[in-house]
Amino acid sequence: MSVAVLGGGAFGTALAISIAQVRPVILWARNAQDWTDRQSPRLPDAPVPDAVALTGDLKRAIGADTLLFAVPMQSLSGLLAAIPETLQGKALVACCKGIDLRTGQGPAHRLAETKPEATAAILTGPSFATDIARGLPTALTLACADDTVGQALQTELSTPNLRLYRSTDVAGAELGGALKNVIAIASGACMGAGLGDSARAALMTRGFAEMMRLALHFGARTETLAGLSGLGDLALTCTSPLSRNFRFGEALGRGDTPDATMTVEGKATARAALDIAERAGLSLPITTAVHAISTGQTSVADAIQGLLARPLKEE
Ligand SMILES: NC(=O)C1=CN([C@@H]2O[C@H](COP(=O)(O)OP(=O)(O)OC[C@H]3O[C@@H](n4cnc5c(N)ncnc54)[C@H](OP(=O)(O)O)[C@@H]3O)[C@@H](O)[C@H]2O)C=CC1
Ligand SMILES: O=C(CO)COP(=O)(O)O
Repeated sequence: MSVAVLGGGAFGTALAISIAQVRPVILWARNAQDWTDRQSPRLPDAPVPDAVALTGDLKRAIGADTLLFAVPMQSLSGLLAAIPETLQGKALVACCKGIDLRTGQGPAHRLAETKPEATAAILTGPSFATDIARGLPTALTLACADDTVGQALQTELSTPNLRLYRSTDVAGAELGGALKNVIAIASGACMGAGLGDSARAALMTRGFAEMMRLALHFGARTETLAGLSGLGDLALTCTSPLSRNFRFGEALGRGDTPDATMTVEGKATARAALDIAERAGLSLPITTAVHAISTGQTSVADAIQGLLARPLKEE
C-alpha cells in the first residue's frame, strides 16, 4: 500500500516525516516549488528527509492507495474540488480538526459525501506537529466506520513515535477534535486576562460538558470523548502555549491583536458548532462566548461576566 499526504503545512509535513520512518510516502504541497532546503514554511527547522517524495504535482500524489488530507478544515472542500478523479477503492484519512461552515459536517463526513467511492477515516488526537517531527512520542485516534479498513490503516500509519488507537466512532473523533479548539480559545483568553489556573480548570471542565452535549446528540460515544481525540486533545491544547488556538485566545485576553496569519481552527468551528447546536436545540454558553470574542462582538471581560452571571444550576 502506498501513502500520500496532501497538504504541506505543519501537520502534513510532520506526518510525512514520521511515516517515512516505516514506508515510502509522498508529500504534496501546493507551494512545493517555493520550499528551500526541503522545509515547509509552516514547519521551520524540520527538513523532510529524502525518503519523503516531495511534490507539487497533485495528480501524482492521488495515485497512492491511502490519502491523508492535512489542510485546514475550511479548505478541505476546495482541495476536494481540485480532485475530479474517482478515488475508487482508496482510503481517505481526514487529518483536520473542525466543522465545515457551509455543510455543518466534520472532515471525514465531508470526504465520505464528496468521494463516496472511497472509504473515509479520521486521524486526530493530542499531537503538536513539532513534537511529531522531532520524533517525540505521540498517541492518536484512527477512526473508521469500516473496521477492516481501520485495522489496515492502524498498521500502515503507526510509526515508532506515532501510536494509533483504533475506533469506529467517526462522529465522536471528529467532534472531539473540532470542539476542543473552541475551548482552547476560551482557556487562552482566561489566562491572557489573568484569571488564573482555577478559572481555566472550570472552563475546561464545563467546556468538556459542552463537547459531550453536542457530540452525544450526534451519536458519538462517551468513551471516544473521554479518549485521546476528546479529553486528551482538550488537555493538551488548553494548557500549552504551543497551541495556536490557545495563543489566539491569550492575545484576545491580553487585549493584543492576534497573529492573523496563524491557522486558528476554533474560530470558524465556534460559528459552525453554534449553527448545528441551534438546530438541535442545545445550549453552548462557552462556545457562544468564544464566538463573540473571536469576532469582536464582545470584550473578554464582558464575556466572562456573562458566563458568571448565568443562573446557578446543577452540575
Ligand atoms: N499543527 C499541528 O500541530 C496540528 C494540526 N492539526 C490539524 O491539521 C490541519 C492543518 O493544520 P496545519 O498543518 O497545522 O496548518 P498550517 O497553517 O501549518 O498549514 C496549512 C497548509 O494547508 C495548505 N492549504 C490551505 N488551503 C489549501 C488548499 N485549498 N489546497 C492545498 N493546500 C492548502 C496551506 O498552504 P499555503 O501555505 O500555500 O497557504 C498550508 O501549507 C488543521 O485542521 C489542524 O487543526 C492537527 C494536529 C496537529
Ligand atoms: O491540534 C493540535 C494539537 O493536538 C494543534 O493545536 P493548534 O491548532 O491549536 O495549534
